[in-house]
Amino acid sequence: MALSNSVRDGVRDREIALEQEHLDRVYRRLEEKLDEAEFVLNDAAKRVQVGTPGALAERDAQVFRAGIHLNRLNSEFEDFLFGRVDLLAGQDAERGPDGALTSTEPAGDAVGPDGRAAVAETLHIGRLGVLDADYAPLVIDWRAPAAAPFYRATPKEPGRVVRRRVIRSRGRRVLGVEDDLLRPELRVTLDGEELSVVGDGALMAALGRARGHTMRDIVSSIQAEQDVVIRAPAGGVTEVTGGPGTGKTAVALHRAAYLLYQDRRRYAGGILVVSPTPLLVAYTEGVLPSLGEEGQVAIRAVGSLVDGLAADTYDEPAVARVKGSLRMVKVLRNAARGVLEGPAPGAGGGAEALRVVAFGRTLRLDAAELADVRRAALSGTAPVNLLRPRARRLLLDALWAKLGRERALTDPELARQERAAFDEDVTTEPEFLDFLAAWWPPLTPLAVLAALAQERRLARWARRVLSPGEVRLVARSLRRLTGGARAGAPGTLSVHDVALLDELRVLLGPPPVTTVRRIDPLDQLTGLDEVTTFADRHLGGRRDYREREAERTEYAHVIVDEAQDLTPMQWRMVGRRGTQATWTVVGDPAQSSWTDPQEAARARDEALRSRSRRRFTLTTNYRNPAEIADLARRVLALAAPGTPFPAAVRTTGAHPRFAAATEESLGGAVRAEVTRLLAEVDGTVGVVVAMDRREQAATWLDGLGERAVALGSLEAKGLEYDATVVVAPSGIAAESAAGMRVLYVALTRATQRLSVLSTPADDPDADGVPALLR
Ligand SMILES: Nc1ncnc2c1ncn2[C@@H]1O[C@H](COP(=O)(O)OP(=O)(O)OP(=O)(O)O)[C@@H](O)[C@H]1O
Repeated sequence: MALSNSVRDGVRDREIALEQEHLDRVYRRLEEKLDEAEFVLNDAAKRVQVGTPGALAERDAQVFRAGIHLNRLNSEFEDFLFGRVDLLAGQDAERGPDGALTSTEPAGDAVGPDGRAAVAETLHIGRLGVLDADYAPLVIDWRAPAAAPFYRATPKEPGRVVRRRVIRSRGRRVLGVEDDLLRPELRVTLDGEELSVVGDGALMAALGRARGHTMRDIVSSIQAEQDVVIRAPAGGVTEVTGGPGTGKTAVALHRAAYLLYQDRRRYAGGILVVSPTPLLVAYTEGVLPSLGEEGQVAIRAVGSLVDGLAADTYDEPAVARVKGSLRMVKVLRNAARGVLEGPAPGAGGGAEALRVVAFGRTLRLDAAELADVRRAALSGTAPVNLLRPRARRLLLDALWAKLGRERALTDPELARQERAAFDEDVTTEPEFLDFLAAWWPPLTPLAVLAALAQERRLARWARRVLSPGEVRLVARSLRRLTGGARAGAPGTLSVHDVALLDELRVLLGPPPVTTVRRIDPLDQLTGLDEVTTFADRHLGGRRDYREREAERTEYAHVIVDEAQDLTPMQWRMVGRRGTQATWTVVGDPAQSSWTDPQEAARARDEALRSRSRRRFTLTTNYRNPAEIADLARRVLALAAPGTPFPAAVRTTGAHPRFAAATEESLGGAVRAEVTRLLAEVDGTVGVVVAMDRREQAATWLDGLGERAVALGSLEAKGLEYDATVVVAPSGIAAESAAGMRVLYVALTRATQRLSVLSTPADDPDADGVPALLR
């Protein structure tokens, strides 16, 4: 029998009041805990002057724990408490560490023959576990095993759950509740009264909310298939695929929080989340703090993985295609060794011949002899910077041979002493030191990368690897670096350059740390300038090295978001950061902007090595309403034929809108459409254009406010907007060999409305529908 509105409202108000009571109890308990934590801190501070080292260490540990507690309790969670499950009696009465019954299946007699049952246990689920003074659970941490039924229970497999409730609260006030009945066939009582049910569809309520510029956590509405991924065991590699909007990014972030909860000690080694763009980093980085996790997780764009760099410019597709390819490994290997020939980076020349005075004789090595020495030094496999001491030794050998003393010295001990004196003599000569600094300077990755800008040299290093056309493209793209590199600054690095720099970092090794030479006062009179220059150079190198040592380059767990977009070179870079790690890799091949998926798959396998793989597929699209999904599916059929499209979970009744404009009127048309959409939706409007229209598109939106943003096709990765305007789709599709997949990404960003604006190049029909989408 349908309930009247007033009865329904009465039930709702009563249930809200009940949840409010519980929330009040939770906050009272939190305040007690806060007082305790403050007491511990004050107490520890009082004991600061006294005590043995052991007591002081214990005090530090206490302060540390209390500090963490305080921080977390002080954070203003929007909805600290968000869920509740009412459960039947379990098969046994065992309780876990959080105080909840551990049994997942109901007892045989939990349901009477007449379909009557009683709730035996009620659990509230929140962002943090809270026990009352008697250690009974007031709130279960969402990541605890006892919370799993809240996410996993379905009408088909309800386990012990009879009712699942999502509680909406802000600060200390409960605003609403939404219930799901998992066993509607039963007549269930709670404290002697029939179980009431309020509202319908917590998930729909969550999905219908307007989007802002930052992602929200989904902790109150994680779906069963997502929960399985979040809680999958940590070992090996967890691979997750799924179409647009299936929650891959959300799941990946919640998994990071889950892993930390599960094994905080292990993940003290850090969790790295690799994201394709700085925009997606900015969009997602609030999620973990909202789950109570900060500090241990680094979310980094793939262009910011090398510390101190933050590249966000893109090479044109033809250049990116070469720079991202594994062929660059060979080129960089050649460059790392070959760069010492010819004008060495960072050195002012003067390394064509060596002339030193030792033992009263002037000794010379000419260009050919020096080339032989260099070749011999480079025959080792060690990183180039680490070969420098060997090169220095070989130079001394060559000079010693010139002196011709070897044969004259028959007594080995005398020979050894004289050789040592010779070495000392030569290596304190400013000429020798300056020569060495110019002939074999400590190499930095940036300097070597900048050397690739010289087409002739690059052609030599890329012989039989890159075509002349490719050499030209790469050299030209790196020319913008050369000014910056000379000044010691990174210049304008592209996202793809960063992976090359990381490769070079390994090929070159750290610049050598030399002991600063003790300076003879006489030397100071004669060669002060040179000595200072030399020391400066080396100290500079040392500083770099120390900085690099300080950065974290290895993580305990690596999460790769939008994994389909990593180029092979980027896989190598990411792989180096998790050689001992466990991994979670999420992505959707149909959205890949990389042109050679097979090569990327090879590099990915190499990065993940032989670790065991656990594979999951997410199947429901929570972002796009069916009307938008239908259009996107048409492009998917062109972009990645045969790929299943995830089922959209909502409909809005609003179909995509189409309009056509000329190139001249395009800006005005986009502006008008955005204005209209801003009035139709509460949240954000994103305008997606081909990469080369980005700057132009920003001007179209001038003065429309912060809710409207323009972005290039590659920047749209992973983001979402309430409404999206996709501009000139055929231009996006033609950007690269992967253009159709990039267009597919653009068409799947909207949560409410999608408009497509065509230019004549899109060949629109009379309704403005471009040829590609008909
Ligand atoms: N269980 C859920 N409850 C509420 N919202 C959800 C749920 N799952 C996903 N969403 C929402 O759906 C949207 C898409 O999620 P997300 O960005 O994680 O998907 P994705 O698979 O990474 O998408 P894409 O591949 O297109 O980048 C987000 O707004 C997310 O908050």
